[in-house]
Amino acid sequence: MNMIINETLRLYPPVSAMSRNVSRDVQLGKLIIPVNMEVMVPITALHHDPQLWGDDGHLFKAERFAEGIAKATKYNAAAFIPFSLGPRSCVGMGFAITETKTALSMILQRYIITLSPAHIHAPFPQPMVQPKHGLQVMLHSLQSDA
Ligand code: HEM
Repeated sequence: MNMIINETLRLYPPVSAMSRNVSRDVQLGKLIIPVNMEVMVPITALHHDPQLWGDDGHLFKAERFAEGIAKATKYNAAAFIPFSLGPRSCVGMGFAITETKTALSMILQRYIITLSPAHIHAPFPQPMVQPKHGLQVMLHSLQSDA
């Protein structure tokens, strides 16, 4: 389940970008970023970057995370940041992941989920990333009628 959740958070990070204010002049390679400048951290773009994730980075492949986040990111902590990074990272991360696992476990014990043919894949930031046309699924009960 960790692999599925991580790959979902990679391809569709609910917070698609965040901003930071530069507190002092810094040099990043050839780039000089002056104090007080606002910089955007484009989380979705980072999570889709072929240099970090390969040419199949746009595909849902949960097996990337089979050996954990560190291996999947080749030990680059900034390559996968759905909950941000550092001292101002998400305080609700543990809660959000536990809640997701609890909800999924409760559903999967009772149903098999398949996508409805009517579903149109259109992730959209409004401002949190969500399916633009909703997420139509079909639930097949695992309980026999007998
Ligand atoms: C999948 C669910 C969630 C995701 C992807 C997420 C992601 C993030 C991200 C990227 C940030 C940094 C934003 C920024 O610096 O601009 C953040 C901050 C924060 N999140 Fe979450 N979050 C999630 C759920 C939650 C939940 C459930 C709570 C509370 C119960 C929560 C509370 C917070 C708080 C308080 C901050 C601000 C932390 C600070 O500035 O020190 N988040 N979150």
